[in-house]
Amino acid sequence: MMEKALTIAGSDSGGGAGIQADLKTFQELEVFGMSALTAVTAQNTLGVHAVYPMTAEAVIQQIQAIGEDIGTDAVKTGMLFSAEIIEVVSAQLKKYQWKNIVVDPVMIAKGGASLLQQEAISAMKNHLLPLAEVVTPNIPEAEVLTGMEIRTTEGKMEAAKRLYEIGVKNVVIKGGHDKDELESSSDLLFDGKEFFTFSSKRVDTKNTHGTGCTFSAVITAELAKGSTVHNAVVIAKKFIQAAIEDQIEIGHGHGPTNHWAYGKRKNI
Ligand SMILES: Nc1ncnc2c1ncn2[C@@H]1O[C@H](COP(=O)(O)OP(=O)(O)O)[C@@H](O)[C@H]1O
Ligand SMILES: Cc1ncc(COP(=O)(O)O)c(N)n1
Repeated sequence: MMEKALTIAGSDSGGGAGIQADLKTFQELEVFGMSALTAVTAQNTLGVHAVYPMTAEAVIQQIQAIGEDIGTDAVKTGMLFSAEIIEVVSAQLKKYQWKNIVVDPVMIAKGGASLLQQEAISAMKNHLLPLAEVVTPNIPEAEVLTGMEIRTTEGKMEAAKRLYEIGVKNVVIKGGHDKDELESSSDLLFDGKEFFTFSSKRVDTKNTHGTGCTFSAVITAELAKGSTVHNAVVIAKKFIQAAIEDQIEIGHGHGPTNHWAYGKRKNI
């Protein structure tokens, strides 16, 4: 049987993040990838040069095309851009009662461009997060969603609890932005009962464009294959570590990660 995963996200013309990172990751993990585009960005390793959101109707039509024919074993959301898109996506997810929903609450691109309008934050909290099996904020995103500053491990734990209380079953706070962690990069999982820390060696590189998208796409693909959330995060951490370590030189700015690296290591 072929497992399937759907990504509802924005297009990164540069190929390192967004829909492109998600589909490459699904393919690497042998899951059949499908997409519903929420926005087209003109983007490269130097930054986001323009954003063209899709109409809500176009987003609904894409999801329905999949729902009425193919179905899916897991869904990931990435860049959703507006409250209106969040609301229609949430309604479609409810309608098809899809399981294994992974929400990557994408807000700001690494170069600073906004990928989510300010007024969409409450729509995300009220409509989308309660449907999620997993949410994967980075530290700045967790701060926006919880309204608290995160400076310490205790802070991360408190933020994870607050996100759990919104109705997400599993919270992963990613540590890529942790300025105090110079040697390692640690992600914290809270499943409502226990905390788990996933740590790896921090790689000194500027090529981290699309790390968050790729990480949550791995979780989505592994959930589609029937993995537990814990095991899915274990594999996501290995996949992203390999993708950051085995660098490829693409573009003149913050380059993408290497989506082949995990598969190549596994076969050695
Ligand atoms: N320099 C790095 N070295 C190793 N792992 C990293 C590095 N930067 C980010 N990661 C990992 O990549 C994933 C994405 O992290 P993060 O950068 O926080 O997300 P985002 O891309 O959403 O901002 C996490 O698993 C994090 O630990
Ligand atoms: C279309 C799109 N979606 C998401 C991101 C965030 O990327 P990152 O994974 O580096 O936070 C991006 N830059 N562009």
